Amino acid sequence: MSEFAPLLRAENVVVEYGSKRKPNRVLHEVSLEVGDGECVGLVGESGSGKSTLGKAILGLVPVASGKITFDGRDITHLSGRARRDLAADIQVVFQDPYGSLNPMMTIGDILSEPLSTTGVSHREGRSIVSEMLERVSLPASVIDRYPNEFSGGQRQRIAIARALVRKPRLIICDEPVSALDLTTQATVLELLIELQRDTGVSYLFVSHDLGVVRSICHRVAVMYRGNLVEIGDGDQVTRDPQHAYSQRLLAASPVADPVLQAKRREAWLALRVSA
Ligand SMILES: Nc1ncnc2c1ncn2[C@@H]1O[C@H](COP(=O)(O)OP(=O)(O)OP(=O)(O)O)[C@@H](O)[C@H]1O
Repeated sequence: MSEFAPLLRAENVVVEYGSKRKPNRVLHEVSLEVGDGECVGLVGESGSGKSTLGKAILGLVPVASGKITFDGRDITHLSGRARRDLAADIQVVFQDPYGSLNPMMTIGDILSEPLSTTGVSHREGRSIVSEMLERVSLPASVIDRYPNEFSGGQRQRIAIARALVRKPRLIICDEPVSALDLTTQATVLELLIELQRDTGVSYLFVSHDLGVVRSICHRVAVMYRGNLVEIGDGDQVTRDPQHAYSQRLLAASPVADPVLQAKRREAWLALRVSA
């Protein structure tokens, strides 16, 4: 039994790309739950369907069959206004901190954009934006600057702040640290853990790196060729020999490299010391 109350539930979700006449099924009846306040890792080799499941939850790809519920409400086929309203509860942080922020907009405008449909006043909006910047440890003075003035790690903090402004209950993190160096990865992961501790937000954390996922998630789900093949806590999936897919992923992952592992541990330790 999970210690978390159910929040998101995907049941037998099927997604097909291609045409009606020639469909290419990439998710085969995938079922997964994310509890309220839980972090669930979604790992698997490239092309296994991780991002597609995230997109199906966000309504970015149509679900051919199956059901997705959020807090008991069926959100499988929401569109238009109802889908936009759901953005208050479900947000996303993408992998690419360079491509995901509009280079023509100031940080203040980027962060207040999600509030534009909510009816909050300009003044309230600015105050929420400052609060979120503080949460991700960026000074309020960044408000008038542009994305190209920031490093990859800082941009990812800005993307996280943007995801937070509407105080969502679930954030889909799609490879949020893959484009960052090891030390920056560690600081961004630490931030995500801290935010979860402070706000109780849930994460579906998509990654190909089982080492990263194991270090921050309560449970890990493993995908293989469009199927969800294993699920368990980090220790179970990486140590229990019955979890053969996870063992294989771990062996193929950079975290199996002892030099990289040592570097990662060093980065984490340095962070803990400096905190
Ligand atoms: N827009 C699309 N049109 C057609 N096929 C797609 C599309 N997006 C993804 N696919 C295919 O769907 C399958 C699953 O892709 P998906 O991006 O979900 O995998 P992934 O596990 O997230 O991979 P990666 O780790 O490389 O991002 C792959 O075979 C991919 O080629």
